[in-house]
Amino acid sequence: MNGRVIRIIGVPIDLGADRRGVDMGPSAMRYAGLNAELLRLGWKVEDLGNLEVPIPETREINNKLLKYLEEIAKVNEQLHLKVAEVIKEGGVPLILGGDHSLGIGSLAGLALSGRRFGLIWFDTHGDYNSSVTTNSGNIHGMPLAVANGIGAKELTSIGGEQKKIREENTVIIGARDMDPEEREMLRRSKITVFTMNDIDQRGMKEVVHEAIRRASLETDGIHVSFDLDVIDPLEAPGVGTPVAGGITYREAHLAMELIAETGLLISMDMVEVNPILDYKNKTAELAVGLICSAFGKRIY
Ligand SMILES: NC(=[NH2+])NCCC[C@H](N)C(=O)O
Ligand SMILES: [Mn+2]
Ligand SMILES: [Mn+2]
Repeated sequence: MNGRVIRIIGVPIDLGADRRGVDMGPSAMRYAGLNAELLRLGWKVEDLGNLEVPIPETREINNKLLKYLEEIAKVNEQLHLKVAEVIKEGGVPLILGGDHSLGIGSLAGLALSGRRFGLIWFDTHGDYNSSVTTNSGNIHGMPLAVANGIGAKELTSIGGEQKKIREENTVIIGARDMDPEEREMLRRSKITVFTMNDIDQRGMKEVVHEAIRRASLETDGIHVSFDLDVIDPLEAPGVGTPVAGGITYREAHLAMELIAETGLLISMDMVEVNPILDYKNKTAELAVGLICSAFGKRIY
């Protein structure tokens, strides 16, 4: 039992991605029993509902290199205020996506709350593009760069002009698909990238231990941003940008369990579940299982 409260914030956004469907992610995870499972683990749970997000059919693309910039900025403005408020009240924000562009708001909110936090970003992708390096113009390929002060002012200024993350405390796990210039940008940063090759060679346990060590250096908590496409598409088919060769179901749970053991998790994003592309809600059910492992569920 623990007395803390998880506050769920749904962000049904798909404006940052190329295909529709991830906007249904929050519903799919709720339908898979998220709230009840967390209650069973002894958490207090308060579902704050969904943020209001426009749908692409009612909007125009004004800038092909930054699609739906204004709308995405607006949603993340709202999100960052909510996240900061939850943390200041002593709660744990659990942000359900939606596409990964919501990472802009969750990281800006954490920064605004004044907490010094490390970041572990589970993703196939680097999400470190800007309008200069992107091939798609999709903003869900940009949130980590934005949080590090790189990108459109409308996005980097949310929650103030300063960088929202510290590179030394930021770790990507599971990378296997990066755009060439994005990779160069990441190489030039002090962000740690553990690719699938690192996981193959060193094992998930060692990789996560090292990630936790880096994310907790002179910080007082860890934020996990989990993009479901990091998992192998055989086990997580319901994602918009599937790439073969991902982490397994067991590796993903192990990672969440190791993070839970630290007691340092202060907030979490679970993003990129696409029920339209899923098989009988399998990916959302997996997402709920992983959230539970991150919040303390044990086999025995
Ligand atoms: N959050 C994600 N699924 N991002 C995928 C990004 C893919 C590609 N690198 C792009 O910038 O378009
Ligand atoms: Mn991502
Ligand atoms: Mn991804």
